[in-house]
Amino acid sequence: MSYSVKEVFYSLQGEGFHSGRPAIFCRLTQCNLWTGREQDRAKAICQFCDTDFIGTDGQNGGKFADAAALSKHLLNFWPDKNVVPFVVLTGGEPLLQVDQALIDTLHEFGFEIAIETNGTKQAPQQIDWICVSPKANAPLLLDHGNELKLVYPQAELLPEKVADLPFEHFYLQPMDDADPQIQTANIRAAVEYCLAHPQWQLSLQTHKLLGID
Ligand SMILES: C[S@@+](CC[C@H](N)C(=O)[O-])C[C@H]1O[C@@H](n2cnc3c(N)ncnc32)[C@H](O)[C@@H]1O
Ligand SMILES: Nc1nc2[nH]cc(C(=O)O)c2c(=O)[nH]1
Ligand code: SF4
Ligand SMILES: [Mg+2]
Repeated sequence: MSYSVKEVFYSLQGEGFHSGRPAIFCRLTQCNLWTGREQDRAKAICQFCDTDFIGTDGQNGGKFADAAALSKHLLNFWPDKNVVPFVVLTGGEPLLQVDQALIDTLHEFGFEIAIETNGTKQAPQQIDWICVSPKANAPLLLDHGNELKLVYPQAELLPEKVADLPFEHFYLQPMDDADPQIQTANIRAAVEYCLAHPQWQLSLQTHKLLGID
């Protein structure tokens, strides 16, 4: 199968458990919870998305004929042959495209693989690190993994609803908002919730604070 990729870049994982870790980001095109068009945002299931995932026109993006072609492309961005390359599959919703062939081939190329998913699709086997970020009013089919990262607040998805799922780590990530007052309120609310419910840790989008990709 072929893979449509919006962009590929080398940066530090900005969020969650692996914050600060160098990684190659592979942003796959398309999502099942929003078209990605601004005019459709208000009627989308997921309305707070901060990402452009349409098309293949981003930095180092493109269409790749098979898993080997994409794996080879990704490996070009890793700077040190003596360190295991770490790739974060994201999107859009990566599980619309990521299949067993891609996971197996990335492993053959030596990658450690992480994924950022909305949890509405089952994942192939052997992904090394699964981060699920559930969305209100979307079915949660992939309800286990390494980290659960809830964007907060979502009025219709309280942390209590997902707190007992089998994940190793639980993060609240303040919802980024263009309005600085709302942004500040979201950060405060997330901090307060973590303090009152210490099962949860705060995840800040540190790449935005640093001004990097
Ligand atoms: C753009 S999504 C792509 C992966 C997948 N579709 C998902 O939702 O998990 C990457 C991460 O950014 C988070 N995110 C998206 N918009 C956000 C926002 N406005 N504020 C904070 N986190 C956001 C998502 O919840 C997810 O954890
Ligand atoms: N640096 C950096 N870290 C990230 N972690 C998750 C991201 C995403 O968009 O999925 C992301 C991203 O876009 N940039
Ligand atoms: S599910 Fe993920 S990629 Fe899709 S619209 Fe929501 S945050 Fe964006
Ligand atoms: Mg992002």
